[in-house]
Amino acid sequence: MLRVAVPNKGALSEAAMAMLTEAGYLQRRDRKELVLVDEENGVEFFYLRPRDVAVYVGSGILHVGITGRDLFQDARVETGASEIMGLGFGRSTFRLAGPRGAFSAAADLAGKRVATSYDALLQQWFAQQGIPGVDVVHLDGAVESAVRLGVADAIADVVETGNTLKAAGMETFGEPVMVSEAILISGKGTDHDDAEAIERATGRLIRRLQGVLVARQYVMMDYDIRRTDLQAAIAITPGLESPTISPLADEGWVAVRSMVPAKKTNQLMDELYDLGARAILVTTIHACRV
Ligand SMILES: Nc1ncnc2c1ncn2[C@@H]1O[C@H](COP(=O)(O)OP(=O)(O)OP(=O)(O)O)[C@@H](O)[C@H]1O
Ligand SMILES: O=P(O)(O)OC[C@H]1O[C@H](OP(=O)(O)OP(=O)(O)O)[C@H](O)[C@@H]1O
Ligand SMILES: [Mg+2]
Repeated sequence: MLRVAVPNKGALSEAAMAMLTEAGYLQRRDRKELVLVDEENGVEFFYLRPRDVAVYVGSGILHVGITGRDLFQDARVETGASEIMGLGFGRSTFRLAGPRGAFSAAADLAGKRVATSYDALLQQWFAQQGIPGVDVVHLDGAVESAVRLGVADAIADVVETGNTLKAAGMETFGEPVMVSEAILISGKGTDHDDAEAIERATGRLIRRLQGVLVARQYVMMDYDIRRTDLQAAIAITPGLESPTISPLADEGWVAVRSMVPAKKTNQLMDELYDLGARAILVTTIHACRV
């Protein structure tokens, strides 16, 4: 059976389970369940702390897992596991912050104390940036209080809306240390007898998740257009591969069907309308395999 790690709590947990459910897998109903076996799909789900997912997958105990890109960087298990794909949720940035007006660039932190829950990630980054003598102070959470309470001069933390920082009287400075989202990670693979079955199940999971991403990000657009304007219309809606063109009873016209980014729906309809397209219909994609 394919063994999959899923965040059991925190910012990624609900969205990870929702995505797996949308991909046709069984998920736990009760927050107390630690393991769930989906017999039909041949997958076993293990509910673990998001921070620990990289440890289980990196050591080969579990085959694949969902975690945050920032958490994965921080876990230092690059040797055992790698990122397969971004999952489009749990988006955040990891940023430096300090009291308003105190710092303007990362280089200002040379020789200063910086509190964070992501020390490995931050230490690596300061080394890469060539900023010397930064004292990285590890805290488990509520990092925003570190400066006010005097344990650090600045902090580095996850920023989503920025509300937490603002409430603490802090502001970000410098470029983001990293941009994060939930990711799927996979181990090196095993030499066991069932290696082929595991690989097949992993491939299936990846295709299903890609299908969910596409179904969430794209809509199906149908419209009629004069044959003479077809090429211009295709340029507006090129589709993922190539749009479907069907003949109409009126030989001067054709019907076009194409997948388009959901976010651009109205802009594309306006452009098509201006070009002379009519009967423009948009439908959501329930599921897909690309
Ligand atoms: N608003 C947010 N707050 C915290 N983490 C977020 C947010 N948005 C996205 N994330 C992502 O979620 C992951 C952190 O998950 P989680 O909050 O469960 O960890 P944690 O803060 O270490 O745990 P906990 O708060 O339960 O001690 C990271 O990958 C982070 O980038
Ligand atoms: O930019 P925002 O939208 O305000 O979100 C970011 C905040 O949320 C997280 O804290 P969490 O609630 O997980 O507490 P923690 O610091 O104890 O982990 C994170 O550590 C930031 O503090
Ligand atoms: Mg948290």
